[in-house]
Amino acid sequence: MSRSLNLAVIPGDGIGTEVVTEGLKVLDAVLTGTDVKVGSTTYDLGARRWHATGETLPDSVLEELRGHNAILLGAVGDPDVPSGVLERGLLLRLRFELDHYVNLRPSRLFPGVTTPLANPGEIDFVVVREGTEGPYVGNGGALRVGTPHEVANEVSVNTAFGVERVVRDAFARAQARPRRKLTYVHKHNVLVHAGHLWRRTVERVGQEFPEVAVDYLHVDAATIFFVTDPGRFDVIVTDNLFGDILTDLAAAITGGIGLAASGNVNPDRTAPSMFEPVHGSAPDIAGQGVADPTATVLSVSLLLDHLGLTEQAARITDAVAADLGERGTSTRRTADIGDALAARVTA
Ligand SMILES: NC(=O)c1ccc[n+]([C@@H]2O[C@H](COP(=O)([O-])OP(=O)(O)OC[C@H]3O[C@@H](n4cnc5c(N)ncnc54)[C@H](O)[C@@H]3O)[C@@H](O)[C@H]2O)c1
Ligand SMILES: CC(C)[C@H](C(=O)O)[C@@H](O)C(=O)O
Ligand SMILES: [Mg+2]
Repeated sequence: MSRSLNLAVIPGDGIGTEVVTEGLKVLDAVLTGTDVKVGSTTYDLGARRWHATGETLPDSVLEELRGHNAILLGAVGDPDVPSGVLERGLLLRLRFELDHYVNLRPSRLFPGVTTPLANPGEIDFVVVREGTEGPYVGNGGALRVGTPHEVANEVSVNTAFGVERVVRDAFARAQARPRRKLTYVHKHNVLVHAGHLWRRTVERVGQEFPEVAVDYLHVDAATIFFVTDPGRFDVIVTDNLFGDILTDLAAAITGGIGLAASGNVNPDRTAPSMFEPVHGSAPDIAGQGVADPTATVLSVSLLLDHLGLTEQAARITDAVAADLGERGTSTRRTADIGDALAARVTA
């Protein structure tokens, strides 16, 4: 039976447009010859639109996005737009409005990839980062701004509902993996309100998953083990901000930010999920054609997997593994990597 996919594409800013072009190339290639047809609509959102119209994410566009099977996003953020305008008004608004409560960030050290770690061992874990709560919700404010007596608050919001649903998702993912291990990361020795809610929730939900071994790390200690013993991790569940920080570190130990993929997943499928590289718009290299599109290509693989196209998703991951294995120290341009991956998935 033939199937059509209706994708929304938001290239965004900086290298976002460059890497998304390559991601779509590989998507087209992997679906060539199958009975899956892809239609995509590209949305002009980001710095250009903000400069032209003052808009970040009009309600009408948000409603249109809801009608798609999935969203592919490049990156947002621009040095000429005040920090936070696009990040909050576009990217986070999408994650919140579309209820992307599971921010899925897998990390794997592919054979042949250079890592800064002396003894990396085998690295293959996934961070389940909470995506709709924590200090990201915008529950803050400032008084006496710019004076010596300024007060600035950014309150972390953790709800029983929000913590339970992401913890349950992480347990289910751990249960489905061979090692069946879940590490939850927080800072409950200091953040006693949020931390204890997370701890109690993990203990309670864990009773439904007796085969999953659970351990806990304070977030500061977790950073040590990311460097000294990353092989100990299988599934990690943590809050929005800790997850943000840990996943850049995870990228760094597995070959760099240019390889790190993510999915902003709505597991209940009440709205489309959104797939994007972990990295940002990289203004320092934008326009030079040197950004690594691999993170975006791997995000396309996560997208296909989410839509049930597991064979095509695996074909992309295998192509990336093979490509990375042969890359060595060669420095290829963005489009060359995209072309090489497209050729591999077509074969
Ligand atoms: N999901 C997103 O859209 C997202 C994520 C992170 C940052 N941002 C935004 O992006 C802008 C820049 O942020 P930043 O500099 O902190 O983070 P960044 O991820 O854009 O860049 C950090 C460093 O990594 C390098 N890098 C990033 N992606 C790369 C790739 N694919 N290939 C090779 N090198 C790559 C950059 O050149 C830079 O040196 C800011 O506006 C920030 O808010 C957006
Ligand atoms: C740009 C920013 C809002 C975003 C985040 O903090 O989630 C980014 O750092 C990421 O990791 O996707
Ligand atoms: Mg980040």
